[in-house]
Amino acid sequence: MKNIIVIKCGGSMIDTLSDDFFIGIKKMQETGFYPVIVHGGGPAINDLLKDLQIQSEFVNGLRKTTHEIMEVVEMVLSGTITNKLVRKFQKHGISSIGITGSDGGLMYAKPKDLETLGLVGEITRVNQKFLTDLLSIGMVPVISPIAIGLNHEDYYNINADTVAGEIAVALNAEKVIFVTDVPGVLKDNEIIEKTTESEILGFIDDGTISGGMIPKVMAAIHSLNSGMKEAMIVSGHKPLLDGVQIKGTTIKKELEAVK
Ligand SMILES: Nc1ncnc2c1ncn2[C@@H]1O[C@H](COP(=O)(O)OP(=O)(O)O)[C@@H](O)[C@H]1O
Ligand SMILES: CC(=O)N[C@@H](CCC(=O)OP(=O)(O)O)C(=O)O
Repeated sequence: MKNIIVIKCGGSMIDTLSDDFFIGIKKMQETGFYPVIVHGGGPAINDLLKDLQIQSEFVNGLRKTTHEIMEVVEMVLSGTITNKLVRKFQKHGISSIGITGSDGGLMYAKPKDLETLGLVGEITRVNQKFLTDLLSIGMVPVISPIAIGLNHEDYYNINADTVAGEIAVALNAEKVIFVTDVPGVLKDNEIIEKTTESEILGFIDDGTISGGMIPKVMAAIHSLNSGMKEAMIVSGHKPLLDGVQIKGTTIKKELEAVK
């Protein structure tokens, strides 16, 4: 299937997504594109863990996930957040369906590093036909980043940026758009409108890109290396589309970018 656009909505702005964001998604559908949503929810997980007085720590940007934490992660991501987003899509007249890794065998995973990270997963398989079947009946899939274990009992917490990159690769998507709380990749408070893989790696090295921006650009690079044309990082507080243009940072492979 052509014209698939994977859009990752960060937990940093799910509660404050503008109406224009949803209008933009509808416009995409009307112009022949097929949006697929992957959502995060890190801040909401932090809030519930705090209320429950459960300590959690991050190792290289990934939440070390014990069994106790995993229950909270699933409750927040596949319960509260997926449903909140689906209601917003429905409110804007967009047919959407909330799904997680176990639905239709969407995403299988194995532990990334059981000893250090606990139940953080690494995706091993994506059921792309299940997604394209949903797209072919006009649905917008809203994906929670939890994958199922090969034994159909275990389940794993996966960074939502990583899931967006893997879903984009599995679907052979046109592009992946990371919607977050900043207008793009910033350097000295200015948006970098166009950049390339090697420049990005330099920005990570010199500290220009840090924290939550790292998994986004790394997922973007992974997708570009698997054949996708471009990845974008944009703000959820502004309209997604300016006419038919998307405003933010565009990341391309080296050679294409200098053309
Ligand atoms: N160079 C950069 N440009 C923009 N944001 C950056 C940069 N480096 C680090 N960041 C941080 O990345 C954050 C976005 O990541 P994150 O908080 O994980 O968002 P989300 O929940 O949308 O995934 C920004 O709010 C900002 O603090
Ligand atoms: C393994 C891991 O760190 N998983 C993330 C999943 C949610 C997420 O990625 O949310 P954002 O997009 O809002 O950051 C977590 O537990 O916070």
